[in-house]
Amino acid sequence: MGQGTRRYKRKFQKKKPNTEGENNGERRSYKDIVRDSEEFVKYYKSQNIVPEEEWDSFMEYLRQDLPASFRISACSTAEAQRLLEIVKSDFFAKLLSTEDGGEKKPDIKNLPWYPNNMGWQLELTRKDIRRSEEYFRLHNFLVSETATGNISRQETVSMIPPLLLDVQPHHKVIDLCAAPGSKTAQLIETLHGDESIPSGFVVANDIDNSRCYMLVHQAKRLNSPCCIITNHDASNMPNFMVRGEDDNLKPLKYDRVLCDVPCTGDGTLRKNADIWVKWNPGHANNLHGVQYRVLKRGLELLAVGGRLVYSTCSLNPIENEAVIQRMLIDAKGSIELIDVSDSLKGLKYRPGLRQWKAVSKEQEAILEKTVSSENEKSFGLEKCIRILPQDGNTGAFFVSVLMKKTTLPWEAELPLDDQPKPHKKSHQEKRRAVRGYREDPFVFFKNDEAIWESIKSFYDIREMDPTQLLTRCLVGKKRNIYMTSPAVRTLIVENQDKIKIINTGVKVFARCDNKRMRCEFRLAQEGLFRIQDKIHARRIPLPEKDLITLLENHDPHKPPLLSLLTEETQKLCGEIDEGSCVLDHQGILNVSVAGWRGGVSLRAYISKPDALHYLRLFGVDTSKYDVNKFKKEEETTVPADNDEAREDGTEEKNDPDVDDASEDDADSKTKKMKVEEKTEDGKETS
Ligand SMILES: C[S@@+](CC[C@H](N)C(=O)[O-])C[C@H]1O[C@@H](n2cnc3c(N)ncnc32)[C@H](O)[C@@H]1O
Repeated sequence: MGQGTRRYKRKFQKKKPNTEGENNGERRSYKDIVRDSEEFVKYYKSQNIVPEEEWDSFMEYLRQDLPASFRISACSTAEAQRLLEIVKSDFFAKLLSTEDGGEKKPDIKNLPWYPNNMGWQLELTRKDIRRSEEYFRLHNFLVSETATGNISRQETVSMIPPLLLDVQPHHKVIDLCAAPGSKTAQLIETLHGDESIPSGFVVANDIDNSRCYMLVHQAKRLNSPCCIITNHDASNMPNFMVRGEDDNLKPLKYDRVLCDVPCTGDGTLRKNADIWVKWNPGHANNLHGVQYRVLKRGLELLAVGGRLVYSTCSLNPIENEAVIQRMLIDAKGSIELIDVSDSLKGLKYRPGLRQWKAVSKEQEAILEKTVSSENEKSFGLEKCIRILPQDGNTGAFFVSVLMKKTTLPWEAELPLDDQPKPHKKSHQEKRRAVRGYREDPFVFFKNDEAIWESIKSFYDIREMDPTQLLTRCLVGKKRNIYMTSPAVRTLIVENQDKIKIINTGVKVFARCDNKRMRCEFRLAQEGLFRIQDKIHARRIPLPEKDLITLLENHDPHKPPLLSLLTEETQKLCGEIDEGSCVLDHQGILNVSVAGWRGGVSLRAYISKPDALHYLRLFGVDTSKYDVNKFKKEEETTVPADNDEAREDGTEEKNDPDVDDASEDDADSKTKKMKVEEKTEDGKETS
């Protein structure tokens, strides 16, 4: 076990259930936590964050557990529509009804402001779903579809910042404090829209090296060639350098910047009840500085005309309006708050506060920085959005949208290459820098890369630029081959020496040492969607009936015999020799999946969650694959906690390839981390 892995374990592995609140070293059970705090009430009443007549309702909601919510995030529009039909169908209604059918079944509500009806909120908490046997099928559905990237379980309010960023496929986007990555995932999905390889990209950054591997996992789920994961202090984020038209290097400016900054998180009291115990108005003061610095750097990285979203899951004006107002003062008219009231039709929210009070000397010092010489000037803070729990039965949230009108007053003074001056590192930061992983290099193919010729001819790949392909090893056998978009390739090539890049690219080929295949590399399901239109050989068109047979027999140890398939399919199989292939089905739903033509068999070379996903889309009853973990636990005495750790479905070996044990170092490092990730991953943050 690597050092990073151990550190990750210490930090993120779930503690025993119901003992998560800690106070003065004393651990207490969640259910024993008194969901109240005198200090909290006194402070927020004095800040007028809630109208007096709504105070009781505000507190009542804050004391309740948070309802679960999810988005449909399938990358093909047709698949997303089909999943939407499923969510609205009797099938889903049945997942919500209890076995005895007695009690009124919990409701599922569409989020009216989420585009194309793809956002949903349940009347059940995540705990209800995870811990009640009656919802095991619902749990299985959510876990399995999440693992395939077709559904994203995300807290309702957390879906708002990416929407307000209004990302387009050509945008250069950076998410400065990105882990664990639910918003990054949404940004990547929006960037892609209907495009397989958009010209834009998403840089997802986090200061915490271990948490960066949660981002790797999120990005992998979405199989995007347009994402780069970096590991820097956002307040000191180095520039990616890009070549201008004059061929000189200049700092990259982004069209969209997300600053979802670290915060006290008291907006998440409904899912993190231990915050009640620790709550103190002073905590916000400690964070105001880093929040301001991250926002400042975000604005420096933003192109003129670009949009930045600043958000927190905190109720405290010190972390919200005070940060924005201080920035507006310092930016001297070069930025402005945007009114986004028309963007989220149906979302109930409150305007930002225009005034707040200092309750300590520290707060007075902070507030001094938010006083302008033109005191009377309106900063437009009412354009900020405050969401209170009673507004839509959600967590509390703050979000604001800024536009950069001109360069910032101090931008001209930044050093020549515009790199920010490193600030003095804290002890903790120094330790992080020393202990961080040294990632393996990103080695892009040359135009005449030796192994490319054999892959290209085996699959008859046309119009694909091999220089977009990369491996993670300089010497020795190449294991996995990844692909990035041209824009991402250029960025990595120019910058990998000075930017700490953790991961990029989607796996398109994997080494396969099966002697019966003439090519050393098989197709990887992960990246097939991105390259399928370039592959002109080894494709087997299948009728729906055969595709379903293959999906139903997805167990790699029992590949379905050719004799189970229609004569036409058997004939087509006879025309290609053994090895990796593409299985195509054209119909109401067009599907292409990686396959394997064996000596006497043909199989879909995909994971169980992927197989179940397609079976569901074709309307096949998948209940026979549902494992009731409660029954299983009784039989195997697996502790319940283990299963919680597998919330995101990665317990299913995502790749049925037996060769995977020999993956290259970089990838297995990620994989190792992935095992650890499971704990945190199921846990959303806002
Ligand atoms: C509120 S969470 C972000 C949640 C994330 N945006 C999401 O939607 O999943 C804040 C993150 O900021 C990171 N962080 C804290 N200080 C940072 C800094 N100075 N630079 C970059 N990231 C930082 C933390 O490690 C944490 O992952």
